[in-house]
Amino acid sequence: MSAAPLDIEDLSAGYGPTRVVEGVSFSVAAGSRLAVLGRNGMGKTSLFATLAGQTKRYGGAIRLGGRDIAREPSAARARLGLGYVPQTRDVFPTLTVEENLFVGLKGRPKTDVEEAYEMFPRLKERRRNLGSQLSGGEQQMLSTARSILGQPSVLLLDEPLEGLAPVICEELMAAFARLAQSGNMTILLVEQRIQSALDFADHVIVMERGRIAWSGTPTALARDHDTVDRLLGVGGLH
Ligand SMILES: Nc1ncnc2c1ncn2[C@@H]1O[C@H](COP(=O)(O)OP(=O)(O)OP(=O)(O)O)[C@@H](O)[C@H]1O
Repeated sequence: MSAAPLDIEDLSAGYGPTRVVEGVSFSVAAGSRLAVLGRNGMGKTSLFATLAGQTKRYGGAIRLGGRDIAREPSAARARLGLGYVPQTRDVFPTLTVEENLFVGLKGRPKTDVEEAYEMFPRLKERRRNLGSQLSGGEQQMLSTARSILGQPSVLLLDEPLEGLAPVICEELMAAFARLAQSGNMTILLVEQRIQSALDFADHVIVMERGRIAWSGTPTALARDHDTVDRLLGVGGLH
């Protein structure tokens, strides 16, 4: 599949009666890279879960390649090209690494798991280990690799660097950048490692209490010390 644009319009959602995503609108061009930033509890994960169809949507459109998928169930959204790697790392604990990867192939030949091993050689070393026997970082790699094997046109990555050693973070971000540059994937990234996110993205939105409080380029955000302090609270950026 090749990269698709994603257009979100006036999206509101939550859990039961509690709204945690409020009137969110943004567009991501095909093949580009959006970072979604914000302090803890501001709705970043809920936004991605809403895009993937895992919260209660109150209103708004989610257009994937021009088609509104907002009423489609999660599985249909995945079939239509929306890949989602949740923060919770949805590894199957009783399957081996390789069996977990086979699930991601969605009918492609089994030999294509080699693509995942090229991206994460560590997974090849561990291919006969059970999902439950992996470290947190290895589970993160497996969850990410499984989603990429499905060749989504839009990929949502919720804190993919959590628990990974710095050198692996760099490799992973470089791999994501290559995926986006290949024209095969549009990538949306939630990340607490602000600098990594700014290095990766071509556009940034910052969320505050379920709404978009700031939107612009990584360069503009890095220069906007007031916004960084107020919305991100990370003195380390400047
Ligand atoms: N399953 C749920 N049921 C009810 N409320 C929830 C649920 N998940 C999250 N929330 C609430 O929704 C709000 C947004 O949470 P969310 O996890 O989306 O924020 P976040 O910006 O991703 O935070 P973090 O950076 O800590 O992961 C919070 O107030 C949170 O308590």
